[in-house]
Amino acid sequence: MNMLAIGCDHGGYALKEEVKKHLDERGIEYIDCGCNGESVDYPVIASETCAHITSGECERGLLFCGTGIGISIAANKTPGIRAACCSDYYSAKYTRMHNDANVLCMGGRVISSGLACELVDVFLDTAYEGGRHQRRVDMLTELDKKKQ
Ligand SMILES: O=C(CO)[C@H](O)[C@H](O)[C@H](O)COP(=O)(O)O
Repeated sequence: MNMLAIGCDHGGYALKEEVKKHLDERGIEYIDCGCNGESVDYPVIASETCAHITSGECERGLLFCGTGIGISIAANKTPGIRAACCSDYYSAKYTRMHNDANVLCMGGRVISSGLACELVDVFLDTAYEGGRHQRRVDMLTELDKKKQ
């Protein structure tokens, strides 16, 4: 895994810090786009974090807010970002296999750090299947272009 971009609002800060320890243990490098626990607005953090992915500097991203939902909605406003809010193992695995998701979003007020680390692992370690899914991912890219 190449570099990751990670970010959170105050609702996801504690979970982000736990996941960072896990990434450190795995030797995975990341750019931390904040916050540092202070109250912030998740659209700002999502946009700044996703910019590191669309620039090519980072391969994928991890985002955290209270539910994971607000920050995933925000992340999906950036063209080229396919962000999935997950709280179960199957979804985190299949959003890689079928959607080629490049950002995993999780809720610090929803899931435990143990589960979050399992979701991170399967998200990082699962390959995109391509095949019939490529046509659909291409359609997502076209939708991005229509918005620009
Ligand atoms: O955007 C959210 C809901 O999907 C996040 O959970 C935010 O972290 C939450 O809205 C922040 O709420 P707070 O009352 O300002 O802590």
